[in-house]
Amino acid sequence: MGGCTSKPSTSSGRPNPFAPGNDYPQIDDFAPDHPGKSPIPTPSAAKASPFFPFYTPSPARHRRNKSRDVGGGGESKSLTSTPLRQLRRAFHPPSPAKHIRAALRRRKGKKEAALSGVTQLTTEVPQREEEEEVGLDKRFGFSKEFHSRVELGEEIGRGHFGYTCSAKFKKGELKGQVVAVKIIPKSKMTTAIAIEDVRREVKILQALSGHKNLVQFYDAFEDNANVYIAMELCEGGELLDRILARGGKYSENDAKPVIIQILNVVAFCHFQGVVHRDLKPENFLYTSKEENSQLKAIDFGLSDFVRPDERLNDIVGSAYYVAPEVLHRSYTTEADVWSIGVIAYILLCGSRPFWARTESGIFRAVLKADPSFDEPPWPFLSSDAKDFVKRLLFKDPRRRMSASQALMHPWIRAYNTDMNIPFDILIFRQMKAYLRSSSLRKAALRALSKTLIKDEILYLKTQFSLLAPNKDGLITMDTIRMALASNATEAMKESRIPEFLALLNGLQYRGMDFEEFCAAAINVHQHESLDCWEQSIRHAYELFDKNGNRAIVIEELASELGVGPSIPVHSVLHDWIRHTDGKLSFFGFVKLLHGVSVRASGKTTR
Ligand SMILES: Nc1ncnc2c1ncn2[C@@H]1O[C@H](COP(=O)(O)OP(=O)(O)OP(=O)(O)O)[C@@H](O)[C@H]1O
Ligand SMILES: [Ca+2]
Ligand SMILES: [Ca+2]
Ligand SMILES: [Ca+2]
Ligand SMILES: [Ca+2]
Repeated sequence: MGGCTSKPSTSSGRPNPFAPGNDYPQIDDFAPDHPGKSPIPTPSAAKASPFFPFYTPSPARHRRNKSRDVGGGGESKSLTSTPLRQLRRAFHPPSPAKHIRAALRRRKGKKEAALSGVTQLTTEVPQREEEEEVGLDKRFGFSKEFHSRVELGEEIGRGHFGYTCSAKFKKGELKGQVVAVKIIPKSKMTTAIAIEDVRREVKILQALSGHKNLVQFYDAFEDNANVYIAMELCEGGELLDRILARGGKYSENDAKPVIIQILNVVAFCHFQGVVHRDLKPENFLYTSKEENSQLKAIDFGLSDFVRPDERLNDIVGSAYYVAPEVLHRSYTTEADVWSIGVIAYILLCGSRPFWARTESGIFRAVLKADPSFDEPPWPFLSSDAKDFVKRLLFKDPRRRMSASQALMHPWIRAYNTDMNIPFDILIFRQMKAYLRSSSLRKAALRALSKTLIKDEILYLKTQFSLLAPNKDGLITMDTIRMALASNATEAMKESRIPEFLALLNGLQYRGMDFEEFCAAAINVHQHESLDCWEQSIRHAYELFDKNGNRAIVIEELASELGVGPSIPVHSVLHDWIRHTDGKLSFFGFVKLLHGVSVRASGKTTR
């Protein structure tokens, strides 16, 4: 299958498998009114738009961090030399992202949200959350000695939930250490959700701290007024500021180290069972002012633990960066990868892939629109670069690359000297499904795995070698446990990864070699997005027909797919069987690989 290339564009034409209606019913409920304004953001409209309040040609120097975060109208005056003037309307330069308003409202409570300008919402919010303001327990169990141990300096940043100051430890182990302290006022925690968010933010930061691309956590304190999170001071400013300071795009080779660092830390988070849920250039800081200083992920305020087989449903994040499946309320780690795709797109062309003047407009674009790869500079960028970004922005999360996979994409691979690829936890999900499949489906997967292309094999080899470090080249429960133990953090307990591992008990008494691993770990949906899919699947069926196909009875198929007795089995599965000999038909083969009927019957496969 040597000449096989990828075919990213195919996904866009297909209906989103997560939504029967393929629409997001609440969108228009969020829409702020901008009567009489053109929907096309011409330069002057952009200038007047409240969504461009901070855009300046070189904002790193002019922009006051404080004003933009509290929504102050600030520095819209000097738009004259912005790229907006030179480029056509597709150019939507990045500006600080706003949190999704419905999410803010849930977290801040009605009054708070109203104060911060979140109005006109008709979305229903469960009663419980609004009535809880009285009697909230705002004790966190953190040290009360903040003021005796830490001397606060000046404010260095501000967000929706808190503000950040430089500070210095006055005594103890860290005496003399200059740090950053994020201060979150308890008065802002007006819902149980908001309190839980802060508790989790500290827990996650503490658990994950230690990765080189993640801000180092030192300690958490509280008093009656605030929670204080002491962490490493990053003096190089936000990634967003650097993007804006360039007034546009990065060369491919300038973008790569940024994206690699982001992928590294996000792959690590996912491996630990943590989704960040608010990845955006504002939430990555440089340690120093130097050009090639290290990048650090911050702000785990919206992060959550997620079990390998769990799907989250609360809509959080920032509109420009939010993944379609988040809007559909059924998502997991892939949602972060989408956000990285948005960041990568911005880095490479200086423009946002999904843009509109209203939040509902942005959501519509995220759900329906394909980002443009036609405008300059895209025609001049490498096809690998485009393929990379497109594969991060697949609307179907099952097709999207994982963060670990993205680190092995040809565009990055040659450049990534570090090559310390983290284990991809999604592989466990595949392995679990494989181990529980019938011999028929296993044979089908085995046949399909014979059509893997070079890039897929390279990725699977890397993942295999992480799990089977021993000489005989077999994965066993023991080698898996060992591989995980050496990289585990406290977060893994919360995300119940050890429990999930126990579900791989099919491996208890036997090992899995690389050949079987390929069958177990092959991602059918990703494989389908390749150019050679048609050839691939035909070829696989031929192999299967020779080695694995056999006469089957419909009841066997039904139980394989978990189709219950209420479903008219014969009418559903009729086409799956070849009438000449009672063996699996090509149609049935494809369906079996996808496990489609399982989903159609209302159950989820993960
Ligand atoms: N460790 C740090 N070193 C330097 N500056 C920091 C640090 N942590 C945070 N900041 C600054 O403070 C700002 C606000 O911090 P953070 O994003 O954690 O707050 P937030 O209230 O959760 O914001 P948001 O509105 O994005 O949710 C950051 O954008 C950054 O400019
Ligand atoms: Ca900020
Ligand atoms: Ca932030
Ligand atoms: Ca935050
Ligand atoms: Ca959870």
